[in-house]
Amino acid sequence: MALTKLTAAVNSKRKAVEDLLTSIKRARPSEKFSDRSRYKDSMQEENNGIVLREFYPPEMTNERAKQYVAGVVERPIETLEKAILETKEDRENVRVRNAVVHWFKCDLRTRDNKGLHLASEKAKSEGVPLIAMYLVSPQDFQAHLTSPARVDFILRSLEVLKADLSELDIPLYVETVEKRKQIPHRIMELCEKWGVSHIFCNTEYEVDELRREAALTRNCLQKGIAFATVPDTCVVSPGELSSKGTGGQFAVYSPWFRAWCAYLNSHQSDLNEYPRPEKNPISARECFKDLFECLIPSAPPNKQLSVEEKKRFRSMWPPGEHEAAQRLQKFISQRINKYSESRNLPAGNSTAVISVHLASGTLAARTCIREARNANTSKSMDAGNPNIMSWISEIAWRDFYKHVLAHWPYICMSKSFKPEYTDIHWEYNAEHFQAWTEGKTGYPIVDAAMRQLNHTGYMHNRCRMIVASFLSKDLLIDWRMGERYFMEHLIDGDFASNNGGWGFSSSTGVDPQPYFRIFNPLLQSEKFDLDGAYIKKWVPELRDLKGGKNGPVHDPYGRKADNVAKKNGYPRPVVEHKFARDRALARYKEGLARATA
Ligand SMILES: Cc1cc2nc3c(=O)[nH]c(=O)nc-3n(C[C@H](O)[C@H](O)[C@H](O)COP(=O)(O)OP(=O)(O)OC[C@H]3O[C@@H](n4cnc5c(N)ncnc54)[C@H](O)[C@@H]3O)c2cc1C
Repeated sequence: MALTKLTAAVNSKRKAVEDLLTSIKRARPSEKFSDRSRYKDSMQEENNGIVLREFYPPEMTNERAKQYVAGVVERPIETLEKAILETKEDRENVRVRNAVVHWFKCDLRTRDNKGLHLASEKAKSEGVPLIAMYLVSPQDFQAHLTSPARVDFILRSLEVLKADLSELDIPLYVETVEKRKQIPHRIMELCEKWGVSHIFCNTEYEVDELRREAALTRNCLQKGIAFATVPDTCVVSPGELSSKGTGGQFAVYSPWFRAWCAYLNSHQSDLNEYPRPEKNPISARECFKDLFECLIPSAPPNKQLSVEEKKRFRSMWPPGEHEAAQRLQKFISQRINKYSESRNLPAGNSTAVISVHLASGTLAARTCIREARNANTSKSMDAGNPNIMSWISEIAWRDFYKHVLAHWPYICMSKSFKPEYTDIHWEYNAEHFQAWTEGKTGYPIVDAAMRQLNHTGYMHNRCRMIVASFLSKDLLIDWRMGERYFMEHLIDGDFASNNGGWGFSSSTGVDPQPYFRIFNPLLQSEKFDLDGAYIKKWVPELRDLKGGKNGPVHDPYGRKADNVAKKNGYPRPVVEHKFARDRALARYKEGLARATA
């Protein structure tokens, strides 16, 4: 990439960061809450854009978080389970009327989609048509910090979905609902208008979504509509596995993964593919003519890409389930056998790069595991080809983090999984944060990774860990600012995995690396990008420097390449690692002592 192009891209990113910082400053100040004892003083968090007060209450106290753990406060997943159980009989007695709806959310595919399959079966059993629906919610995009690249990917995937459904004579109705709170009301209104008696959807595990679906389950019934939300996004759904020792929920990955493998080894049929929906009766085209004519809207004003960005993201990330299936097949047939040895090398094309499809649901995690199992020499999840086992265990991390989200819901409310790490005194250094976002920290591996994110909407997993550790420990900046920046820029942004990854790297999350384990960016760089190919690709200022052990590309100012770095405008390190390491150790220790005093 030419230096000028990169400078232009960086300038445009700088503007985006400036806008972000301005919007953060404009965030509403603390409001009075009726029960203030539930909330801690979170002015610092609010001023730094961590607690989004436009949508959510202030950060809760540690005591309140512990009440969730102790089961004193009902978890949203329990609220939903109760609603499902208590309405089961009445919902089963609802008679089918004119049509059945499948409500698409993060499951934009026709293949191997449980909710869609059940909706199709219901429609077929009564000889009525199936209607597919997707509601665009600009406020949800805002509250969930969905990146413009991801919104664009979703809208493009909807075009593919619409074409696929149309071949089955199924209309895809898409509508923009401006206020997120209006969604349930609008769903019921549409169902009444279309004479729909049954709605199906797949469950999402974020707090607002679980509460909304619990309310929909009950409220739809009042209107004579049976609302069914079913587990589909995970291979093994949250709640299926509980710790044999305590009967409680797993808070550590390894024993959870053993239970996950054992469960799937003995429930192989859970990996069976759900068939695509049946064709609608041809009369559906006449009855629901308007719905077939419905267009996919363009991105809402708060999530627009520039013309150049649109072109770039479109060429890098083709949308839809067919592309996802091809990517998966190619990875399994050509690259999975080298996964263990090469998965940590960011310069190589060694991982599947399917997270964008899993996040938008153009691919099911179940499909990935089934195809990997079929390519393995053993049908067990924890036996056979070590490369395939290793890849399966990565998909399991995705499940694990959704399990954590469902059972420790306060992580969705800006609270760290380990509340005892809430009282660390962070540096809210705006200059350092900006340098990190722009890839100008003076640490080449960190800068390469951040520029990859800014340019492509994606970052290699090893680099996500390096930059997250660098922000939270070397810069000692509140990890939640990095979590937010990631969500706002990743094309594969997924709350549970992103929060889990940030919690791991900042040592505040579930099963994290201990706080005293601090990545040395230089050693990471030499270990995982030895010849500097990744750095040279994304930091062209350093492309003429030598890689290898002790090579200046990893540390130009520390390894006598000042002249080249300076001439090309590459910055000096914003902090010294040794100083930063000692500072982080002291601050984490003090914070922990404060919280546990
Ligand atoms: C700080 C941080 C933030 C992250 N944010 C996200 C995010 O917003 N969305 C997201 O999908 N992943 C996130 N991850 C996990 C991981 O980096 C990506 O899933 C992975 O890089 C995607 O590339 P891939 O599809 O080639 O993965 P592969 O290595 O081919 O793995 C296959 C799939 O397994 C899952 N997976 C792999 N590693 C992890 C992991 N560590 N945690 C959870 N799932 C995993 C993903 O769904 C991935 O697509 C984050 C990790 C960190 C450390």
